[in-house]
Amino acid sequence: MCGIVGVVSTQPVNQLIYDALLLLQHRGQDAAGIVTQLGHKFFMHKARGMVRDVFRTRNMRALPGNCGLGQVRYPTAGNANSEEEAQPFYVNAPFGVVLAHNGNLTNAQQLRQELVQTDHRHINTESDSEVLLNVLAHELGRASQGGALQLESIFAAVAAVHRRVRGSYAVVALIAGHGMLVFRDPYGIRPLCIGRGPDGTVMAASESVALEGTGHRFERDVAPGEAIWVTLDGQLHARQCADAPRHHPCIFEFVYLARPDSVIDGISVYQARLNMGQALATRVVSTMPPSEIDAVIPIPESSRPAAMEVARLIGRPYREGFVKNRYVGRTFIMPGQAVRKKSVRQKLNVIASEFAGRNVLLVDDSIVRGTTSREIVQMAREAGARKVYLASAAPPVRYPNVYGIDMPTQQELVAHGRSVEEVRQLIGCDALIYQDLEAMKRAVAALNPHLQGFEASCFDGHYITGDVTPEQVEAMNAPRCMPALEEDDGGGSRLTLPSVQEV
Ligand SMILES: O=P(O)(O)OC[C@H]1O[C@H](OP(=O)(O)OP(=O)(O)O)[C@H](O)[C@@H]1O
Ligand SMILES: NC(=O)CC[C@H](N)C(=O)O
Ligand SMILES: [Mg+2]
Repeated sequence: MCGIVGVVSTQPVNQLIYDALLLLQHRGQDAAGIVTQLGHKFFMHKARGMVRDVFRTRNMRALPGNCGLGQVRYPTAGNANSEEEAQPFYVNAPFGVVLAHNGNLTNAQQLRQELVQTDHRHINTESDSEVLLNVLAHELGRASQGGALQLESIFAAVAAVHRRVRGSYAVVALIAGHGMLVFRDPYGIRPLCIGRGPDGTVMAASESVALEGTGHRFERDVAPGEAIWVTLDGQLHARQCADAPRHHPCIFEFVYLARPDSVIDGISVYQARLNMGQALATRVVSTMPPSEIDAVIPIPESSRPAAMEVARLIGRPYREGFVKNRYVGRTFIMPGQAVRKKSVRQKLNVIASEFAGRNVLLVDDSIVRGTTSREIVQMAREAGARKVYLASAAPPVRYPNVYGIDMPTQQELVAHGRSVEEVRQLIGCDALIYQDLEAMKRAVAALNPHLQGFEASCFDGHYITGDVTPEQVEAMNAPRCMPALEEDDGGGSRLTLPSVQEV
């Protein structure tokens, strides 16, 4: 998950892109970048850090022009610490192309070799997004055969990208002096939508909140496999460029990644979370009598809608028991376990009176590494809770992700190879209630009957692009795991148990 935005306007776009990136900040906290175009020249500034830290007034002044792209990065490939891997990326041939990417390629290594050995292109970083840009650039060159850029060549190049590239990719790109290209992978795994402002400005962005929050009207989602070419005078040309597109958006967007005020692929993220809460309430009542529970308490931020519905349906009071420090970012998307663990305590503090002498049901949207739950359960006990029950609005996360969520190895997932009872013991709660996988899928699918399914590999181990198994995933992600281990705080923050059999 990263946040991307692209804009074509008749006015300067630097501030507009900055504002859109602030609205997408929850999708990436590691690095940010903006590129603008004036005439045939690109102007770029990118660096590590949050949007507010990366762009100073002098940087903004140096981003002139009426079209541009922006990206907030949450690294899921290459080197998280590299300034060079911040996006957008640039290549000078053909025409001059800049690109911002949300997603993750599963055949990046093979493509990298092809690009170097056969296509004779130079790749300067470990980023899969730079690989993607070079495939696009190579195919644009091939389709236009040294001549002027034609609409048909642009669509032919995207079709070739779909044939060569595997994995997830939502993309915005600029071709110098020509226009903006927007496209999405043939499964539509990562979100991408497009809309217009009152003055005709065209904006494409990862989430509808970026359009609405900057005064643009949402028009539609980009279809899986579709490419949209936006000319510099704001005309749109759309074409389906994939042979067999199928719509399987990532279900984790609805669980956690996206903002609740966004609508993705026709589904309100907020309503999806309410529906997951309704399904979870059924699991709670089948596990324990609601009279056992004195209060239902959400673990801020993302679990609030689900917790509200659980409380309403089991007929027990909904209470706020944790206060979130709004100046600490999202912990799950931070790089490295030590920093994530420390941040949970910095981020959440208890309202002790809500716990003293009570049986509480804590609700979270998901339990991934267990970092949050283990700390939170301990904090509830320290605040005097009698019994601490924990419910997760998503089923156990058991498999690594390869489509743009930072879950590289099975070992770090608390539920991998463990029974629910073993996870409960590790987390230290008195009862642990997980959502049912099929119930979660039904709860979200009910909001858009036209979808063909979901990309839900971290829950069910089924990788929709068909080119990877969980074992290959592990091998593929291995290089990324090294720095994370070095950053660990000596094992104290890692959840370790003697290894257990797969359940
Ligand atoms: O089991 P873990 O590895 O701890 O991951 C799961 C937790 O991380 C996320 O919260 P986060 O603080 O990132 O964001 P939020 O404020 O949107 O809930 C998510 O909402 C869970 O609370
Ligand atoms: N999560 C993402 O979308 C990241 C994009 C790209 N794979 C990177 O690591 O920079
Ligand atoms: Mg959370």
